[in-house]
Amino acid sequence: MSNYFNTLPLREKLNQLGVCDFMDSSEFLDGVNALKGKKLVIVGCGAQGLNQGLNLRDSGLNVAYTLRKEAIEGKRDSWKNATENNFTVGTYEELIPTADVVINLTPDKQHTAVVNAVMPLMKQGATLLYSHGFNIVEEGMQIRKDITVIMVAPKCPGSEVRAEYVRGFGVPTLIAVHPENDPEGKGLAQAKAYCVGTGGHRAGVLKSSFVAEVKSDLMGEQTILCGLLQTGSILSFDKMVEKGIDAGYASKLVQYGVEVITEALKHGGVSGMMDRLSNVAKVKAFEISEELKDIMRPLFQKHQDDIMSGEFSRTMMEDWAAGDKNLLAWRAATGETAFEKTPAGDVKIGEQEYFDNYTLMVAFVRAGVELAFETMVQAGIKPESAYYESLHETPLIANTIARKKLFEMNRVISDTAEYGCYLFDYACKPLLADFMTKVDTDLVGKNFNEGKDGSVDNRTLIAINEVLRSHEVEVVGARLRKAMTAMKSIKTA
Ligand SMILES: NC(=O)C1=CN([C@@H]2O[C@H](COP(=O)(O)OP(=O)(O)OC[C@H]3O[C@@H](n4cnc5c(N)ncnc54)[C@H](OP(=O)(O)O)[C@@H]3O)[C@@H](O)[C@H]2O)C=CC1
Ligand SMILES: CC(=O)[C@](C)(O)C(=O)O
Ligand SMILES: [Mg+2]
Ligand SMILES: [Mg+2]
Repeated sequence: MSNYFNTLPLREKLNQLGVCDFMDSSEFLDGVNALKGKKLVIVGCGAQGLNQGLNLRDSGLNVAYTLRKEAIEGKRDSWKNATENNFTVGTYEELIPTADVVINLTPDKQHTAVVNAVMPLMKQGATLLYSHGFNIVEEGMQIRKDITVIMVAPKCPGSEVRAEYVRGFGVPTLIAVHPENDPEGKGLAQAKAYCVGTGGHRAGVLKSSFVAEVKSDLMGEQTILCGLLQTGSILSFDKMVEKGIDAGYASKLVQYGVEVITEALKHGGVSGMMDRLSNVAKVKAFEISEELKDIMRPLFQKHQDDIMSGEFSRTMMEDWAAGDKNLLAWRAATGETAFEKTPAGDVKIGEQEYFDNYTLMVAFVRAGVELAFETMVQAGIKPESAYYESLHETPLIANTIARKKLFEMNRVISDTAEYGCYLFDYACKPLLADFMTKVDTDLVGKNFNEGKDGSVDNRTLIAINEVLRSHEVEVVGARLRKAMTAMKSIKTA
């Protein structure tokens, strides 16, 4: 097998990267009917598997789980997840032959082995569904030609796929039909029905391609969504402790601050988030985020370039072959950071205080969202896809950090995302070393407005507001958020 994307002529590469049609809600009026009464069998019951299955069942669909024999016999977590939620669980031999749709929600590193195990058991004309296109695009997996291959990719961590559904909303989702495998022309109808089943149609759906999803998803998760939130959290905590801020306070500010700050991002975009600062703090946050953009731009571009060329996938698959040596070492090292090891203090922090005392994170988020969006669009990803993959998903990842710090984020996201997160974090921290020497507690840990009379130059403020509001991520975001009529606020810390 070889990287499918790299086999395409440039014209076709650009064509598939550019597939991105925002789907009007009227395209989902048929609901789940295309899958009603069909047998949906999910392989794997982990972050996406369990949560998608719960939503699908609540949407009236027939869902069962098939797990590895050792997972059933060993009563592994996946077996517990499925049985404790009263799902039918069976082996591949028991459930795959009668399945109408087989949903592969196992780790990307296992996809080739899993598909090779289940494909021979799949009945003629069945459908194989992915939630990430890595196996098809980066590994070039070839699927039996009678099988329909589709993708329904939530732009969100598994836990929040369920949380948003339960709130009566959903998460933005990319759907796609693999052009090499749509023999009966039923792929799109099934992908739409599955998307309704997970609740994605309430948040926004893009008709995408396997290529566009992979090349944007890998970029979003490595940079703004996981990598930069990890780097920013660790650097912020270490700076506060270095400057004598109480470690418990610092831990709480970082753990919950990113959730509070990005909740403003979710509802009002970068401008809405920046508007939560005082004018004098906004000017400062703008200035330092401009500096952060200049420092990190080459790293964001390197990540996107390595994703486009297949170099990222090659290095990650080398680690797979080495038994996840780097992934496990980086995971252990992250767990040993002072931030991860310091419990949040029993201290009250008001919602506005998270903005006033954490200007640095506001600057990190603006810089990261804009850089990720700009870099994806420059690489051929359409703005709507780049928006979901940069701005909208950031608060959903932040919700996991608020739950149980970076441990929870790295547990819930895919191993692929976790590997990319560490790759970015280990490159970004040294890049920011000089910048961080200039950071003091006014930017992180103390109220930025303390001792300032709050005056700003009007023309400077007007110019800054214009720059923020005219960025394409804001223009596209305003339009896409208008369609999110069911979006809910979360109860923040
Ligand atoms: N995590 C996320 O939030 C997102 C993930 N995705 C995609 O969803 C897919 C699933 O990822 P995710 O939910 O994170 O995966 P998890 O690691 O959370 O769960 C993997 C599941 O697969 C099972 N499994 C592991 N190895 C094998 C194997 N060799 N054969 C059969 N089953 C196996 C595990 O069970 P056990 O080990 O007990 O057998 C577990 O139930 C991936 O393609 C990922 O890219 C897409 C969007 C977001
Ligand atoms: C949660 C999600 O969308 C990620 C980060 O892409 C993943 O976990 O792979
Ligand atoms: Mg993703
Ligand atoms: Mg991913």
